[in-house]
Amino acid sequence: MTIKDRHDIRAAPPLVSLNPTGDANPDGLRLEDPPAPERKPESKGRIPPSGMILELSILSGAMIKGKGGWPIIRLSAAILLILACNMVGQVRLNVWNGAFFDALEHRNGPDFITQFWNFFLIIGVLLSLVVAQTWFQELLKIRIRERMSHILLDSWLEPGRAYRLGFVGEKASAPDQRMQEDCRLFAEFTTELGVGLLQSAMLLLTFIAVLWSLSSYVVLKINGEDWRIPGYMVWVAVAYAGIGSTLTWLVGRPLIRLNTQRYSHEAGLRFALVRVNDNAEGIALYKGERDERQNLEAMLQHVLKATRKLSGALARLTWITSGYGWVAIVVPIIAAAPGYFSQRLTFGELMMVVGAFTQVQSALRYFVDNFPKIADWRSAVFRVSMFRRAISELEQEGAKFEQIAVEPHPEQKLSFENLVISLIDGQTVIEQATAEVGVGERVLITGASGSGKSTLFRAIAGLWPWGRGAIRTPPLEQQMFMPQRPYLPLGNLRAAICYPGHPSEFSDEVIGFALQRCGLTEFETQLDADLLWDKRLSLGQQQRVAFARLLLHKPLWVFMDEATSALDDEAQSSLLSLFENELAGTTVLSIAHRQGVEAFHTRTLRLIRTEEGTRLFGRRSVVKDGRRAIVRRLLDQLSWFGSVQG
Ligand SMILES: Nc1ncnc2c1ncn2[C@@H]1O[C@H](COP(=O)(O)OP(=O)(O)OP(=O)(O)O)[C@@H](O)[C@H]1O
Repeated sequence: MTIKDRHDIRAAPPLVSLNPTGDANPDGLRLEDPPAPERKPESKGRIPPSGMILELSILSGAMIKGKGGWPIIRLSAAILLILACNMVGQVRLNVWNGAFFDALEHRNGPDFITQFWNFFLIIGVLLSLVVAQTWFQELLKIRIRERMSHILLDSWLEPGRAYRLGFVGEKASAPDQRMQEDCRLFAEFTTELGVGLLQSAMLLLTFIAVLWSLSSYVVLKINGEDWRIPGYMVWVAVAYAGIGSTLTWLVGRPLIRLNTQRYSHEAGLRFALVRVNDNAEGIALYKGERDERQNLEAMLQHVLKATRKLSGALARLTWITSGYGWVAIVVPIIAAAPGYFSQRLTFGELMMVVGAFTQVQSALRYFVDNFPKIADWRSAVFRVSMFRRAISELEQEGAKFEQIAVEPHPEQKLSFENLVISLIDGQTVIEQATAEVGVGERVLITGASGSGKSTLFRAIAGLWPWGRGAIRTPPLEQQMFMPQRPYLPLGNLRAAICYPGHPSEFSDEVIGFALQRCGLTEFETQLDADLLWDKRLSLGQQQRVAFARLLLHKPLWVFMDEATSALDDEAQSSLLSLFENELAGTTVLSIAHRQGVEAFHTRTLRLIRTEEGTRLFGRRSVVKDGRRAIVRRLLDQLSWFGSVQG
């Protein structure tokens, strides 16, 4: 279908004004101020343990739901099987311990040789199991990260949501960090800690029985009497692990809060660095490097202060974790020594007791060993789940307050019906707007700076929900929005010009024509160059790219917000004349301040501040030449002035 074909199918543009009075609010009614939305207090940066379990179950449920969850379930099952086989191997190794040291104690050469070969057989099997476990564990980390990233990306990039999340505050800040670093940490720590916990639980169940039965050989002599305490060595292990865990909790508790603080400061620093880089030109022109250096220094100091506090807390915790490990070497020997010295335990059996104690105690020590990691993991879970929560709260908040209804227009036109636009805090920006734009019209919206033109533009696009009334729009696939600074995706110029379509959809010939028509001929040979085009092209050239896109996509409705602000008069006229030639019949709604723009429009709507707030006023103004335009505008202004005064 050619440009002409697409535009011929539409009806001739009806030049209609809003209503007979030209006033957007014929009844003279003033709508009540919308209620100020309730603001939730900012999060204090902590989730209680019960909340943590809930968050984790929600995240886990989301991860294993549907087809995408199967690889995670399969890998988890494989790891579980390997762990079970590993337990059997560990028990076998413990039994070998007894036989080997007994052979040594009895100086039994042939038995020693047999046990020597048995050892290699057992560790051969155990080694293979550990390698397989490591491999599956790494795969599981990748799968969890992939799944979690997909979940967050999908909900973040729902139409308009990433933009609106910018209003939520701290909870949804630094989405880059949440979807990159926090997702990675979440995947890695969840896998490592989860598998570790499972392994510890299995070790505990397996060796507690072994240790319990071996405990019957340990007889204590108290006041000359023999005392046999059932499961004596198990109780020693439990008591020892209990002391270690309590001390670890007391000393290491601040780590959770300190980790969260550190991540938050790191994110702030990274965001500030990226911002400085993005605005390097503006900063250089203002010679603002010294100021920026000071700001960055302050942020760096926050990071370093938080890291220093964290290092101190970690060092204090090392007293407990390392000391606990060293003392654990002698605790089982000392505890079981009475059995050995009373000759109820052989040396081999003593070694079996030590081995089983070490396993039980290391299983119970899971918490001590992993405390810093658990603190890190909690921070990552906290940040990921906060982000998910912020997204769902955005929807719920939206449902609580009256919103602008953006609905399809039954006749595929554009209309504002008793539209009131507010800020998120309830302050009204546009008090009243009622207007209709018919197919084929070219309507200009003007108004003083800050009167709400761009906010209206966002509301039409469905990005600005705060307010009430209705905006009825033509079909989404017929619309194209052109902000002042067009978005240029990463990649080559071809992709930037074809955006949001794929380059394969357009022939070189069509792209070449669009470039020539929009004054970008010099770039025809660089279509496939992979550069940072938003830095390489001037703003005026970027605006030309946005017009070239129009020639490729031929939308039936075009919405422009200062889309020609960086162009010279000649270029602006040449590009706006597209709507009278190649794109004739396209309906245009544009916001502009620039001289000369009005001549390309068939009607003007004005946002005017009145005593009752900013309102939208409309007049039909078909302007053919400069002189008529000036006369018309003077007359228009006089009559509006009169109506406002009246
Ligand atoms: N994200 C935001 N948060 C809070 N207030 C906002 C936000 N965006 C706009 N506003 C406020 O809404 C009002 C209207 O802003 P808007 O950008 O729509 O004005 P405008 O008419 O397009 O101005 P200009 O002609 O200068 O571009 C202003 O008072 C502005 O401060």
